[in-house]
Amino acid sequence: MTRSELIQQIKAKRSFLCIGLDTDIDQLPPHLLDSEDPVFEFNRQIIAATADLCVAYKPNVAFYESRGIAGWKSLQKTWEALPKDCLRIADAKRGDIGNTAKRYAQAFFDQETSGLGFDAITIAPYMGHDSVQPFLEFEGKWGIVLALTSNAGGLDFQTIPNGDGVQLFEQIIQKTNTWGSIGNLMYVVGATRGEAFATIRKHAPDHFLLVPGVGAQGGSLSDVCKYGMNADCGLLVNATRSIIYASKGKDFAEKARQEALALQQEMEGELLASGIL
Ligand SMILES: O=c1ccn([C@@H]2O[C@H](COP(=O)(O)O)[C@@H](O)[C@H]2O)c(=O)[nH]1
Repeated sequence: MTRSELIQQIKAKRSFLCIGLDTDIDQLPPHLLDSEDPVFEFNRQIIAATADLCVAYKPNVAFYESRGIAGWKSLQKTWEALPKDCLRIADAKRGDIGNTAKRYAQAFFDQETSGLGFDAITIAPYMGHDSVQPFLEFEGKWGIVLALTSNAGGLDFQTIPNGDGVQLFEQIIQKTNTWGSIGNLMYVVGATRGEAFATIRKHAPDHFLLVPGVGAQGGSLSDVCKYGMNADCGLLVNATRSIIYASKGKDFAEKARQEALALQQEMEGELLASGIL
């Protein structure tokens, strides 16, 4: 999906919601456990109930690879079930020396060889340019580089300043945005970081930001929009547990839709207020 197609989807669906599919076999509604593939069945029903309300889905690969071959099969079937009008993000946080990174990129992007054809992948940039470039060299795909994460430990290293007072997350953006463009590179910035979005926007005014941390982690959507929204929206705000585990009963998909709808309506308000709609 190109940048302009993504913007079109945001306008058409009046939403910049990304739904996380961190489907934990131990958290599933009990009635699904008799299905042939309970994780896939759960995802299938969540996708069917929410596809008109979001512009992206983000399976976190840990919840699949931790189940071995069965988990990879659930991930592959889930990828097939994801609507093509949504950005399909593998939250895998990969990064390694060049030849290894190339294989990681193939694993998540090259449907012909791996069975997975995600549109985007999250990348840990610690190992530098040769660990990031193989993802950005894949035609038509996106790399999403961790910049300022939502978790408490994100502050252990990411805000350490260099001698000129420039924090590590700012240096990461300054450096990596010379490796890609606004058409193939995004940044992860946690919704818990509020005003720091203003600093992010100084370095990356036009890039899309993938923003986890709304919902279960307590981040504020209105602060994210106040400090982080740009003229094209420029935000994909993710919520996972607050949506997919809204109910553990037979009504789980319906309750997930209600949670997604509440976020979509808040997003529509923000898009209208900022003149994007
Ligand atoms: O800074 C980060 C980067 C990634 N994540 C991931 O996003 C989701 C958040 O799930 P919630 O249930 O909405 O908290 C999850 O997959 C994380 O691994 C993040 O939270 N923060």
